[in-house]
Amino acid sequence: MKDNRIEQVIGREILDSRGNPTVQADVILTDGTVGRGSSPSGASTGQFEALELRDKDTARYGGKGVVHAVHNVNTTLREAVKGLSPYDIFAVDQAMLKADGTKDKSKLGANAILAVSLAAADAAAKSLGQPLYRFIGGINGNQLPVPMMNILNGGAHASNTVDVQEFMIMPAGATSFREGLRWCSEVYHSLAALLKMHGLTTSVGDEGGFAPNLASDEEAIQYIIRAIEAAGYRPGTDFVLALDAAASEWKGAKTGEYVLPKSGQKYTSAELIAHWKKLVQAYPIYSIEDGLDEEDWEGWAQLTKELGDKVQLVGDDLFVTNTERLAKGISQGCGNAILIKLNQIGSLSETLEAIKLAHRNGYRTIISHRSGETEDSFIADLAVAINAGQIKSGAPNRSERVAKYNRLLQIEEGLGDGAIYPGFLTFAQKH
Ligand SMILES: O=C(O)[C@@H](CO)OP(=O)(O)O
Ligand SMILES: [Mg+2]
Repeated sequence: MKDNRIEQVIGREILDSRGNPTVQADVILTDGTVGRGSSPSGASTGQFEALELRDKDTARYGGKGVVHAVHNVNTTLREAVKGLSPYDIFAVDQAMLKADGTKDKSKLGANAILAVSLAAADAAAKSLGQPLYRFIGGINGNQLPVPMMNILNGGAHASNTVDVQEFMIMPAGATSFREGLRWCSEVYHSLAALLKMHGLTTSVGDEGGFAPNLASDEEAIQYIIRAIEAAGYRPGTDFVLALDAAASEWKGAKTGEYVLPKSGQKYTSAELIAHWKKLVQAYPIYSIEDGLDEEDWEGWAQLTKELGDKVQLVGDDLFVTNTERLAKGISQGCGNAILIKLNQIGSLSETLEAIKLAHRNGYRTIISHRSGETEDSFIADLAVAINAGQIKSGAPNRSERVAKYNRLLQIEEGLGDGAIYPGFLTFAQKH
């Protein structure tokens, strides 16, 4: 490896896709290479995520959390990583974790640390003249992810009447990423036409999915199935569906009674499991994310027992890209897949550890954006580098989402005949 060192680190405040400030960092190497990394931010954040210094963190920083995070990049973190090799991201991250010293990154901020971690990886790849996915994954990273494209929004991401946060389509029957992406876009447009025809709004939520006022999650699913058919595709063959309930957002979950904030409907954990079971029997649903609360471990074990051999059960708020929580879930039989979000844990190397643990235990991985995003396309490269198999990056009508899809098109072209598209994801398949 070249003798190249981190010479300078520059932090700055930029805007995310919701118009809120976030952190961007540049890492400059002794050979002059500049790498860049940005931190996204969630709305339905899990209680156990690493702590970001955001502006909503008013109690501690008088509404200026991001200013402090940027300051930390330009002082403590800069000093911590200066002189280190950018090719050893684990060492770079360790130096920052040591400088922070807390378990949840609350001193320096997970957003500050992540931006530097991603910028260092970007600089390392560029200085070697390699694409980012190649630097992270070596020659083994060659699988394009199946998009899990969010086309209808509810929950905390939209101000409509729908309680389930995300309704997604997956082009599992396509033969390449490029083809799958085109299919998804066609269905997205076909859904717009269908909603209009029924006098429903086509205004959108945070991730670009439509946010009509509908009576139930079932009605949303029915519209999507009709949109798939109207676009000329077969539900269940060309497309499967995925839901993100984001049930940790539903209050009362901690006391054993889920109360859906918009409809006011109430479920016990067992009733909610029965509800998901009913939907899975009636519709081609391949995947359910956060179907239960982040603390409802017993419910998760039961849900997995009842549905785990048929459906992908994804822990997002449950696992928060955290190896300790994932290990607990594995030992208790909770879920069979993990949503991977870099900023939930706050560094690239810890994210890679969570992915490794998942794959070693036959858990599937879905690389995910946040509802507040930037134009950075790091997650596209990460998805290919680690052969994740699936990616969640929102609807095809907002540039911060499309940036990831477009990057995947470039990667697919770059890989040429070496590119693999996992296609139909039969559930029995293990890593
Ligand atoms: O819950 C989720 O999976 C994400 C991304 O879709 O949303 P947020 O970034 O608001 O947590
Ligand atoms: Mg989620």
